[in-house]
Amino acid sequence: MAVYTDVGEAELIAFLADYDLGQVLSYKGIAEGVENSNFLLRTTGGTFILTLYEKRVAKNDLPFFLGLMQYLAEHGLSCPLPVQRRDGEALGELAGRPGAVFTFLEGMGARRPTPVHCRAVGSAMARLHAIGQGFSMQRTNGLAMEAWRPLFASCPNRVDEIEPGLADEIGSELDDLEANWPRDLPSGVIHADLFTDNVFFLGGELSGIIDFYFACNELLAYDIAITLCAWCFEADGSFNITKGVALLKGYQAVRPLSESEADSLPILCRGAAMRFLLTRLYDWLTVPDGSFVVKKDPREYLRKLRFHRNVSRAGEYGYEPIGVNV
Ligand SMILES: Nc1ncnc2c1ncn2[C@@H]1O[C@H](COP(=O)(O)OP(=O)(O)O)[C@@H](O)[C@H]1O
Ligand SMILES: N[C@@H](CCOP(=O)(O)O)C(=O)O
Repeated sequence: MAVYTDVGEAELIAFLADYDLGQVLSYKGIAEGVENSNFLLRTTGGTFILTLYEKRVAKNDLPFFLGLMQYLAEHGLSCPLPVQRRDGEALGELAGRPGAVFTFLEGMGARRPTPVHCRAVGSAMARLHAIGQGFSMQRTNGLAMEAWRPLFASCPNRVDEIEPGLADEIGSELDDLEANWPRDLPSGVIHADLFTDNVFFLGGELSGIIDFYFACNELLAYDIAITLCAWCFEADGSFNITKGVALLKGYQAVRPLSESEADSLPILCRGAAMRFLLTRLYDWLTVPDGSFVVKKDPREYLRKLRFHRNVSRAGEYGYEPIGVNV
């Protein structure tokens, strides 16, 4: 349940007095989500999302996130648009937390993604990467490769409770990733959390992307690796190459991969699996049971990491150089 902060009716009405949204008709907390408190807000001006930023989102990063959504929406990528107050600002304070109002995006996440969904997300991600090249603000990736070892070190000393030998396995995987991580690939703004719950579909078409709160400047192909991990594995842990082909074709129809990006996909996928394994591991071992944060299973990403370790070339994900059968 992602409503950490309670909002009273009187303080909501006072907060909205600075906007041109009309009168409040109703508001209610949204159960989905992990990081922030979200409310579905209905006013005489329409339907909106009210987001209150909780502790894990740094206040200094909010102008980047809101500015990026505004920029992407203005350049034709469907995503929530921050609603401006009469003074032109989009960021305010409510119930002691930074808060903002967003346009409501119709649609919902694909519960069982098909190759058609995968192709659409590949193409939308490439559009995001292409449009993002013109966005002038910068944000360093707080969960980049250099952050993984300190994050692992901050996990309680109970990692082997998940599986005996896991701490050693992660340690040697980190040695390998640190020694071989690619550095000279094209970079730009990436979403960095393009999971199925953050991409909405309506009537079979992709209707938009939400949740830009991990967006940052990074290797573009790393976003592809995150997305291959999130969209192309089946519940039994197997990689579905038909979905991989579709996602990569969708991407390359907009932005073809360079040869070095394609060659780096296996290690980028190992890195992506490590990043989500570590954040899930940290939450698993530190967040008390029964708290508001939904704990996601780190073992899902351990299995994905082990899969990627045995991949030696991008063709095993369904990659084909552009021009061949596209
Ligand atoms: N602009 C929006 N339009 C429609 N629904 C939204 C919008 N923003 C958020 N939501 C809803 O709120 C949920 C949580 O949002 P999300 O940004 O993923 O939260 P968190 O950052 O806490 O993970 C989403 O799954 C979706 O149901
Ligand atoms: N996608 C991450 C967790 C972040 O959750 P979100 O609701 O902000 O997308 C994971 O699956 O580990």
